[in-house]
Amino acid sequence: MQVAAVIVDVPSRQTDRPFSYLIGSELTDKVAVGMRVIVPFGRGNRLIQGFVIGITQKPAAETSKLKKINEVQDLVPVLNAEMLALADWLAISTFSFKISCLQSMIPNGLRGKSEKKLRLVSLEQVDPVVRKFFDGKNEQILQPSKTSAETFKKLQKARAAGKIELIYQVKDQAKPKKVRIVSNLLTTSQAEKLKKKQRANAHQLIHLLDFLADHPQIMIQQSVLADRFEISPTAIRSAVEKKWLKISNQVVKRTTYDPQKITATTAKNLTMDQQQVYQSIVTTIQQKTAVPFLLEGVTGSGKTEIYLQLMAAAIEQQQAALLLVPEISLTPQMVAQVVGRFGKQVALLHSGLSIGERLDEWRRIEDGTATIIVGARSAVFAPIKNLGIIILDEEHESSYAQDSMPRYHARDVALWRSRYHHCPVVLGSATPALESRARAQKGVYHWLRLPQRINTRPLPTVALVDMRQAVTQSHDADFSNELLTAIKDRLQKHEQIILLLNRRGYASFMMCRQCGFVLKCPNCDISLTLHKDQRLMKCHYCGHEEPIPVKCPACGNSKIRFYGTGTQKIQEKLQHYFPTARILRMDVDTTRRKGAHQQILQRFGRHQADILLGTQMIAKGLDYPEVTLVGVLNADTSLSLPDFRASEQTFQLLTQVSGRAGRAEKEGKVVIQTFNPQHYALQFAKTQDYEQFYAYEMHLRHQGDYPPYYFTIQLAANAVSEQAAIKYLFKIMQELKTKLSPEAKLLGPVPQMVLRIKNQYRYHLIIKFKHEPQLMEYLHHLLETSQRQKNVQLIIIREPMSFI
Ligand SMILES: Nc1ncnc2c1ncn2[C@@H]1O[C@H](COP(=O)(O)OP(=O)(O)OP(=O)(O)O)[C@@H](O)[C@H]1O
Ligand SMILES: [Zn+2]
Ligand SMILES: [Zn+2]
Repeated sequence: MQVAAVIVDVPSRQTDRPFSYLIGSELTDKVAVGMRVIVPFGRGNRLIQGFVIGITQKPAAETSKLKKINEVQDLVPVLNAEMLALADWLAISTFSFKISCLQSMIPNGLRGKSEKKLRLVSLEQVDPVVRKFFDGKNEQILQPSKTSAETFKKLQKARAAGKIELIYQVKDQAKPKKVRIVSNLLTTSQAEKLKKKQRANAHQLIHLLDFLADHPQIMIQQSVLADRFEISPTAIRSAVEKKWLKISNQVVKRTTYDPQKITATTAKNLTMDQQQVYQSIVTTIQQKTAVPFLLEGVTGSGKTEIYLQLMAAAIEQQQAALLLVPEISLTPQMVAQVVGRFGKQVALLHSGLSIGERLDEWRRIEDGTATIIVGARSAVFAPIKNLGIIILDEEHESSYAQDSMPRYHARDVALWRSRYHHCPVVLGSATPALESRARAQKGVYHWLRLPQRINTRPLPTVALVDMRQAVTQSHDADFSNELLTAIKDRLQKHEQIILLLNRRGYASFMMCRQCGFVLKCPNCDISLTLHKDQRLMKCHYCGHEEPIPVKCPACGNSKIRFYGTGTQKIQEKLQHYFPTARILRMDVDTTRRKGAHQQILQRFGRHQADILLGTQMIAKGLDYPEVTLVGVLNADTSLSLPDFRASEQTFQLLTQVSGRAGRAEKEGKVVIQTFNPQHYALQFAKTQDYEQFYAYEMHLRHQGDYPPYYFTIQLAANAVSEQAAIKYLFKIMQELKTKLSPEAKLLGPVPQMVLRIKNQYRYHLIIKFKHEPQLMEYLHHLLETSQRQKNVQLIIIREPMSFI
C-alpha cells in the first residue's frame, strides 16, 4: 500500500511533524511529493489542507489504522525538490513550523480549497483520452479521485506539452478585472463653445474642456485621465451628468504593469569601473559557480545598469534571473528599467498584487514563461527552475528580514538558493549591512567596489545644521534659516527638492496639557498614534483604534495637544513659507491607495512638483536629474532608539537620502538638521564615507560584544502573567549556563521595549556567542519541550534585527 507523509496546515508545535495517510486505490499513482492534498484531521476528522513530503510502500497490515487522503489538489506538484529541501533547512535554521515554511513558498491563492480547472489550449494532436475528458468543452474541473489513472497520466502529459493549462479558481480571479473607460462625446467646437460658458473659477471643468477639445473622440481609462491629465473625479462625474463624457466598463487582462507606460531601453556602454565589476560577476554566471559578491558602490555609481546587463547575460545562457528590491512600490524607476529592457519576460511579485494577480505571476514563473523575476522579500521563494543569478539591491535594508514566522532573512535564502543552483548572488548597496561588509573583509563574500559616481560626478556636499542654535534664529523647530534659504534658491532656479522627515522610532501622540495624561492602548503598553486623515487614534501593535478625543479622558479638560511632527503639519508650514511651491507629500496617509506611490513619484519625475516631502519611503533608489537639494528635517529621531543598530541605520538612511541629490549635471547639496551634530553617525554621513563609518562602528561593536563579532539569539517569552514569563526565562537561563562555554554571554531576562502587547507580557533573554556547537540542538529541544509550558509562549529568533 502507498502511504504519504503529510505536513498538515495546523501551525502548532504539537502538529509540527509529518502524519501518515493512506493513498487509496482511487488515488494510486496520482499523488506525488510536493502536491497539496485534503486530509481528515483530528478527532472530528475535519478536512484540512496538507503537503505531501514523502511517499513509501507499506504492507497492508501496517496501514489498516491509517486515515485516507480525501483528495489531491494538484495535477502536478506545486513544490519541487528544491523548495522542499529549502523548507527543511528554513524550518530548522529559523526555528519555524514546517507548515509555515511550506506555506510561505506558495502564493496565498493556493492556500485552502481552491477549485482547479483545466483549460484546453490547443486542439492539435490532442490525445483522444484528453479530448474525451474535456467532452467538447474548453474548460473542465479536475477531481483526481474521480478521474481514471490513465486519464490523469495523459492530462499530466498534455500539460507538460503545453496543450492544456491549469487554472486555479481563486475568488478574486473568478471576477475578471474591469476598468472604467471614459469616452469623449463632444466635438472640438462643442467643447470650445462650452468652455466659454463656464464660470471663470470653474478651473477643473475648463481644464477638462480643454482636454476634450484637444482630444476629440478619445477613449481613455478614467485613472489615466485622472492621473496623467490631472482631472479630478468630481469634474469627471459632473461631465458625465452634463453628457460631455460617457463611462463604460471594459474587461482587461491582468497585468501588473502597464506596458504602454513603459518605454523600451537599451543597454548603456559600461564605464571602465562598471565593466570590471560586470566581468568579475559574469564569468561566474557562465561557469555556473555559486559565488557571493558584495557590491559596495556609492550612490549614483551605476549599480542598476550592471544588474540589468548581468540579468541579460543569464538570459543568454538560457537561465533566469531574480532581482530582489526592498519594496517594489517604492522602486517604480527600477521596475520601469527592468520592464523596459526585458518586456514580457518580466514577472513582478509584490504585496500590492491581488491574490489572483499573484497567482498569475507565480504560474508564469513556474512554467518558465517569465525569466526575469523582480520582487520584494518573499519573491526569494519564486519557483524558478534554472536560476542564473540572484541580485539583492539595497542589501542592508531591514525589510529583507521577516518579523513573523518563518523569521527568515532574504539574504540567507538567496545564498542557499545560489548554492543549490550553482549561480552567483550579488549583494548591492552604497551602505552595506555591517555583517555583510565584515564577511567581505574575511573573504566569505567576494568584495567589489564602485567608489565613484558615474562619470566621476561628485557626491553632493553635506552641511550639518546645529538646530540648538538654528532654532534661536528661525524660531521654528522644524526649519533652520539655512534650509529655508537653500529651498528658496532651488525654487527660483526651477530645480527640485527632496525633504525627508525621519519618522523611525517616532510617532505623534496625544497629551493633556492640564494633567499630563497620555492616551494609551488598552491592550498594549504604548501610546496611540494620531491618524489625522482618518480621524482615528491607532495602536500600531494590535490594531486597536478609537476616535480622536476632544476632551482629556482623565480630567475632562479640552487643552489637548498632539505631539510629534507629522508630515501633514510640515507640508502646511512649507506651503506657508513658499506659497507658490508645488509640494507632493509621501507618507502612509497619502499612499494608502493602490498605485499611489507610483503616481506620486511619476508626477515628481515629470517635474509636476517642486518639492517631494516624505518619510523614509523617499530615501531609496530614486534617480531624478533635477533634484539638487536634499533636506533632512530631523536626523536624530532614529538615533535615540535603545538599539545597537541605531547608529548604523541612521548613517545608512542619511547617506542614502543624501545620494538623491546631484545625480546628473547639476551639483547637489544636502542640508541635515540635527540636535547632535557631533555624533559620529552624523559626522560620517557628512562625508558620506562608508568605509570610515564601518571602521569606527566595528570598533564600537567589538567593545560592546555586539554583532558581527558575536552571533545572537533572542529567546522571547510572552505570557498573560508577567511572573510566568520571567520565571520561565530564569529557568532557561540557569540551564543555559550549564550548557554554554564561558565565552558565551547571556543578557536578561529583561522586559522588551514594549512590555505588553495584546495583553501579553513580553520578556526576553539574549544569547551572544561565537562558537557553541551544542546550542542549536539544545534550542530545538527547548522549543519542543516548551509546549508543555501551557501559559507561556516561547519564540526563538536568530540574529534579531534589534534587541528592543
Ligand atoms: N554606463 C553608463 N553611462 C551613462 N550613464 C549611466 C551609466 N550607468 C548608469 N548611468 C546613469 O547613472 C545614474 C545613476 O545610476 P544608478 O541609479 O544605477 O545608481 P545606483 O548605483 O543604483 O545608485 P543608488 O545606490 O543611489 O540607487 C542613472 O541615471 C543611470 O542612468
Ligand atoms: Zn487631562
Ligand atoms: Zn495595542
